[in-house]
Amino acid sequence: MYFKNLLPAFVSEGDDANYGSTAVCDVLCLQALSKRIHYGKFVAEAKFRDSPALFEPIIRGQDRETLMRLVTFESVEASVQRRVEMKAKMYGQEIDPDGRRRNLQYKIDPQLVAHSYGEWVMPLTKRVQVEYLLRRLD
Ligand SMILES: O=C(O)C(=O)C[C@]1(C(=O)O)C=C[C@@H](O)C=C1
Repeated sequence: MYFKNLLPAFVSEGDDANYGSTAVCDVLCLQALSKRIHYGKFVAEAKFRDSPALFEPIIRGQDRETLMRLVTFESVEASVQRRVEMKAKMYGQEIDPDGRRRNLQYKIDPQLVAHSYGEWVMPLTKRVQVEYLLRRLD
């Protein structure tokens, strides 16, 4: 997913020969993504503790589809995407030493960042939640 889908969307084609620092940045990105996605375990645990009676029969039935429905909140996902876009705009600006914006170009396309959350980061977070819940009563 990272090399096939995410990376090609964010980088321009070509070879700048910065293989070492590129590899370091890839590792940092992958670690950040992994941490974010695996926080799903804590979110899933909170959801379970909030309504154990609702989750227990579904977990016993190993019903992935219903679990996926229960961990999904579309309005929250929409607001996460809006927030991510705002943050990418704020942190992706080029500013001069006086704090003025240097140009209207962002370091990375904010909409693309928000889109990748909708397409990859949140779906994978939910997959982690479902996998966690399926084993919650073991
Ligand atoms: O906020 C939640 O309830 C979450 O489970 C987190 C999260 C996310 O990855 O940001 C995942 C699933 C929900 O549909 C909404 C948001």
